[in-house]
Amino acid sequence: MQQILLIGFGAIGQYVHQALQISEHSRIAAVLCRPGREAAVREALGESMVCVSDLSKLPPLDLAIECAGHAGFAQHVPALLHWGLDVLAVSSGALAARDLASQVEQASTMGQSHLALVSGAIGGMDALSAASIGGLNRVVYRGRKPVQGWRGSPAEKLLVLDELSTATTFFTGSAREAALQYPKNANVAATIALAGIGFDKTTVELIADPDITANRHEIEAQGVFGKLQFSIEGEALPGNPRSSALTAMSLVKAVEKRGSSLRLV
Ligand SMILES: NC(=O)C1=CN([C@@H]2O[C@H](COP(=O)(O)OP(=O)(O)OC[C@H]3O[C@@H](n4cnc5c(N)ncnc54)[C@H](O)[C@@H]3O)[C@@H](O)[C@H]2O)C=CC1
Ligand SMILES: O=C([O-])CC(=O)C(=O)O
Repeated sequence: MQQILLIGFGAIGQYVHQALQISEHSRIAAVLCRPGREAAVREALGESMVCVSDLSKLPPLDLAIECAGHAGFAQHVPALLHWGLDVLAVSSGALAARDLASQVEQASTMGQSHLALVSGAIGGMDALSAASIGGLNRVVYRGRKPVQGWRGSPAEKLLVLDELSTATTFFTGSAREAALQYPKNANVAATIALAGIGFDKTTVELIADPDITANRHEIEAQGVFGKLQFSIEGEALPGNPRSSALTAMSLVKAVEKRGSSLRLV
């Protein structure tokens, strides 16, 4: 049985915990939460669950799953990698910070461990990363969400979200700028950048659209391989209008793949 640490118990963490309850080869053995949240998480999961805010109190583990946002990623992922634990992560945009990216690289070398980023709310990363081998000259990502998906982000300073009557592009820039400025909304931009031509060459447009109810992600890429267009309309998780449910599903699938003798790569 694979013993798993869940970092963060929000909308994604709760889905992953629920989905893995029926797994025959993986179980959540511990939850790492913010200080002061231990009792609430234990109440939700039962007294037998290890709920801690401190890495020193963890039981033996085989894998960590990060779904705690950029701050949670920065706080725990390098330490866990250094400790020798493999990590599956969703907060890919945290790697737009150059110092954190190099800390992660050093920690995984020291710990002989690996960080794997799941495809999350987007798809097509297999094709895009294969295409990067031949050379890509253009990658554009458009992230379109309903108004409620941008609440609590800097979009609120650029737009009057409640009065928006048509789809409005409020950000155009690089994937690095997008990931750093919109940490809860532009992890997809970072994942695309890491699969394709990098944080600085990937162009990102972020759009608030009062006429849609799901999160829409579009990619256009061009290179030696030919042309690629990908689009997805992802329903949000009930607990968080910003996060597409597919993100949590991609974590569960990645856990399943580790236990499988046949893998699609
Ligand atoms: N790669 C992708 O396609 C996507 C990635 N994401 C990433 O997933 C993250 C989580 O998403 P949701 O679960 O919807 O958010 P959420 O806000 O519902 O849950 C985040 C949880 O992490 C906890 N947390 C925060 N800091 C922590 C720390 N230092 N240590 C432990 N726990 C901590 C919070 O208390 C909260 O329970 C997002 O912030 C984003 O970074 C989200 C959607 C798509
Ligand atoms: O879940 C989504 O649709 C995308 C998202 O929040 C992100 O890229 O951070």
